[in-house]
Amino acid sequence: MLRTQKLTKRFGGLTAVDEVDFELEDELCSLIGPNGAGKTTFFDLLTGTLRPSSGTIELKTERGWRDMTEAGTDETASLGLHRSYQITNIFSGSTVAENVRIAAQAHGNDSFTLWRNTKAFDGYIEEAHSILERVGLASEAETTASNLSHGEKRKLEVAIALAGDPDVLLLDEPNAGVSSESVEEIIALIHDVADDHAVLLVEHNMDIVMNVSDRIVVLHQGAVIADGDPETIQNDPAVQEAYFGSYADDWKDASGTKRGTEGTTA
Ligand SMILES: Nc1ncnc2c1ncn2[C@@H]1O[C@H](COP(=O)(O)OP(=O)(O)OP(=O)(O)O)[C@@H](O)[C@H]1O
Repeated sequence: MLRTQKLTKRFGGLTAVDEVDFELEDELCSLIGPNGAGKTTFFDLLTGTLRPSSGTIELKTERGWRDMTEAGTDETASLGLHRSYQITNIFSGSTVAENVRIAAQAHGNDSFTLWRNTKAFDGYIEEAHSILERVGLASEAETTASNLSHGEKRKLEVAIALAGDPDVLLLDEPNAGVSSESVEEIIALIHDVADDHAVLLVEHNMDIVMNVSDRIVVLHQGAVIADGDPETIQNDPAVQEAYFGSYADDWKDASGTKRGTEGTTA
């Protein structure tokens, strides 16, 4: 679905992403690594928010692999790659339903002509409501977005990404700021969207990562140091070493050594 070859991003003398070869199949893959490992920079490169220093990014379309190394954010979105943002991307003064309707409308390229076409407009409203149903926000459709809880805002961000009808969904910390009571709901939501999308997830909560992932890729100092199923990754000495120091205890929690604590982060 999506692949990178020798993808590299340098900020001055610092190599934030270092020759990363990565391929996302039709699966749920998590990208993990200690703080500063390069996860956000990698996401920014994939979505066209940042331009790579070198290397390539390709997305599989109906017509085969398409080079999108130089593509900007609008182009990557129109090609089918959508991202839910860690920093909220919501129109806070609009209702929940309006936020999703606007995203669906933007995807349908009808932003300026709709006033002439009420039928199309109704279609986008219907689509917005069915997406809200899917993410568990139907009852909040007419709520002003600024009044949502953190957990509900994360769901709305996923709903906005879904409104772009993506093939590949990049989920950027969908659990950020969410209370521990809502973690199960976020896990259910991630499982649900992964049913019909390829998903790349960046998430600090290791309980979530271990629960939802088909595959985990570990970045350390910009480079991939491990790639495998959750069990393989948990037992990988290089991964334990990378986390050693700042996050060793959290990593042990996620590995089950001290199971029972909630909201494990890494
Ligand atoms: N715009 C920038 N200019 C200079 N350095 C940057 C810039 N953005 C990121 N970096 C550096 O690149 C490295 C990778 O940062 P990045 O934010 O991608 O890591 P991360 O894995 O997402 O970390 P975290 O888990 O803390 O979000 C860090 O050393 C960071 O300080």
